[in-house]
Amino acid sequence: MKITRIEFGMLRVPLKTPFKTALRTVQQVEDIVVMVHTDSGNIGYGEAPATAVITGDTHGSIVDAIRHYISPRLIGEEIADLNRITRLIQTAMEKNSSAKAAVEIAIYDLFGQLYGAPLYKMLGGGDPLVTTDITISVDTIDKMVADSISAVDRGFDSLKIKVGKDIGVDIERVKAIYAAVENRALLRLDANQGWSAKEAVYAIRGLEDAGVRLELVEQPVRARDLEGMRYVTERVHTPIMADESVFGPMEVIKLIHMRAADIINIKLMKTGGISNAVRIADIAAMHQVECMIGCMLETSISVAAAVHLAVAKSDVITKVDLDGPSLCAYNPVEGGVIFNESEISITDAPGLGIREIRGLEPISNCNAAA
Ligand SMILES: C[C@H](N)C(=O)N[C@@H](CCC(=O)O)C(=O)O
Ligand SMILES: [Mg+2]
Repeated sequence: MKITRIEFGMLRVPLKTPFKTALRTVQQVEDIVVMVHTDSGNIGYGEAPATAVITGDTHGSIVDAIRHYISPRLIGEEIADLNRITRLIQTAMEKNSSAKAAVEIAIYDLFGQLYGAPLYKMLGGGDPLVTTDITISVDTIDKMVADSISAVDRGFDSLKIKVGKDIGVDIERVKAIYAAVENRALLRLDANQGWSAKEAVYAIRGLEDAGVRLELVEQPVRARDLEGMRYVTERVHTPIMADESVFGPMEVIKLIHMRAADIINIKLMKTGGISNAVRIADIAAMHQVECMIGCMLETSISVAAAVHLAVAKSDVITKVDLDGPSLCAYNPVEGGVIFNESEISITDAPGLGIREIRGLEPISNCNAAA
């Protein structure tokens, strides 16, 4: 099975409600879909969101990176040579992790199709079922409490509460949600870099002292402030998780050696796809550091790949934040992984199992460079 061409589309899916974090507010998913064609007629699917505030990637940069740097290296390559192809992708250029991720995901999809096995089996196997949390966007206290109760009523037993907007209100937000959901759900906080190190310690200790039990706090301080991450990690009982601070394996090694966080959030859009995500999971396992698998605003194309990885690496990926598809107003994908509120399950279909993507627009209709 040889790669013949790589095609793009733009996928726009409205969100059920606006997604609000300390970094941005988003109304709809707008992702680049990548289709890798082969001489056997098989197509591999991948997806990349333009999360410029986190990865630096835009629609234009994703399309340009694939069109001018990654794609020319891959035409004619044999899908069976997976490691060679992932090296070609990762060394095509610096950064551009979302573009690399979209192409790698499509290649791994084809690798599974080539051998007639679902991707998680190609990655080592596992129990094909995971449970995700759901994000509660940062908003007024009343709205966040109402959203939290609604999520718990729909069966989510883990809530990812977005904070990082205003330290005083953040503390009240979390106390109110904790009281409202009582023991029905675990609370994870994500400040998306919104606090200073001292503010983070003040907020987390304040919540601890008030008897609010938190499962973890994600990325309390600026991405580059590893000293700040260590400062917070050393001073609170609640586990601290690094998200925007770590993209690839080398950053994970540094973070672990610095003891700058207790947990690592692996996202395919930061790692540049599955090959580096596997490396990070292995490094973390060697150091007995737990991981979460996370996503950006992605649909069930790229999130499916994250689900397969989570299943295969469940020894170290113990927490799942793959709620992208649950936040979407509808699922544009036919086939693939099955998302049913908090429960995500994998069928026996080869690769990612995607049969069709509805509503793909030609790329010329987006702002991406032609
Ligand atoms: C969607 C997921 N639950 C999430 O919160 N992901 C990111 C933010 C993604 C974005 O801004 O698009 C995170 O910070 O963990
Ligand atoms: Mg985060």
